[in-house]
Amino acid sequence: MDELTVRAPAKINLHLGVGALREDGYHPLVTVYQAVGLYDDVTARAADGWSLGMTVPDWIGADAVPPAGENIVDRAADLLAAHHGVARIGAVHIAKDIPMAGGMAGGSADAAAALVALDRLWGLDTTDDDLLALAAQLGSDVPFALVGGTALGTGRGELVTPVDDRGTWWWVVVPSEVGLSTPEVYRHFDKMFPDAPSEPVPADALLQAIADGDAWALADALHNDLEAAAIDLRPELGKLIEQGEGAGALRGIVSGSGPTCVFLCGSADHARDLAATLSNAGHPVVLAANGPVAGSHLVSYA
Ligand SMILES: C[C@](O)(CO)[C@H](O)COP(=O)(O)OP(=O)(O)OC[C@H]1O[C@@H](n2ccc(N)nc2=O)[C@H](O)[C@@H]1O
Ligand SMILES: Nc1ncnc2c1ncn2[C@@H]1O[C@H](COP(=O)(O)OP(=O)(O)OP(=O)(O)O)[C@@H](O)[C@H]1O
Repeated sequence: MDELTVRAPAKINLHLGVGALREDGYHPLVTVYQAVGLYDDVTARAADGWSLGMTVPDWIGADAVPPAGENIVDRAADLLAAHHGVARIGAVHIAKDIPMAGGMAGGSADAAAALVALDRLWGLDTTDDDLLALAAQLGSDVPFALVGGTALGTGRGELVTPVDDRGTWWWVVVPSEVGLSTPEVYRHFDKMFPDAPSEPVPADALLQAIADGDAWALADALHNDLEAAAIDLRPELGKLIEQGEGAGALRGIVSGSGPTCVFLCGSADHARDLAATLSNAGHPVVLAANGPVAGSHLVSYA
């Protein structure tokens, strides 16, 4: 193959139980990820040297994305090339559409897509286990971006087990203009909750709601231990959640480390109506997306 494009989804955390800081600087998690229909595409083309380009929509802003040399895609390529002892060559392009530094794992999606695209371009046939291990070295959320669907995440989030989810869940996604740093939100969590238990809160109620396909039960069970820290850093997020729930969302919650907020809706029409209401209320970017969707997957090749 001379050129191929791999698409990777954004994620939200339906449940994010966070335990006390570990000695390695990470927090133990029990999380339920869901991949939702907002995507970045990574295209890899055969070339003699290495180059990385990107297309970034105005609402994200080109300056927000780390340039070639500092991008997580450079690191993903280095890691895969080193694992197989091959040269890092190719012309890679990222088409971004996932909100940045928003708690939706856009960088992780790009890293996962790059691993899959370069594995094919270079004809490496890396095993799934090796790809997952490389992904975990790039970031805690990256293995999930490979797997997609709905999945339980444990460890620091990198150990991913698929969850049987026959539902189609509808979300309205409201990014903020300014991102939040994930390490900063975790540090703030440590300050606010110095007595956090070492074992994170389990996800039983949420997994039951998914098994039952019950949107109201899911709304009740949504849980994010980082939400209080994100709202303390950005009080306007609390107001946004009230506004979305006041406008009819079954429930609103901060996505991961924020500041993106997501609102559960009962149907596609409900999501479109809520998105229009929030957009008319002055939020510059409001997106509707359904989940679960596939993890990183090939969409075109030549
Ligand atoms: C907030 C979440 O998106 C929820 O899924 C993730 O936990 C963040 O995952 P990520 O962005 O892939 O994070 P990583 O790149 O692995 O780690 C970035 C930083 O976040 C903090 N971090 C991350 C994951 C974790 N379980 N505990 C942490 O404390 C650490 O300070 C770490 O240095
Ligand atoms: N291709 C990339 N796209 C987005 N961010 C990138 C990329 N490469 C490196 N980064 C860095 O990663 C940081 C986190 O970006 P990302 O959009 O993944 O955040 P996030 O949505 O909060 O992720 P998470 O939910 O995994 O914490 C950015 O602030 C940026 O510096």
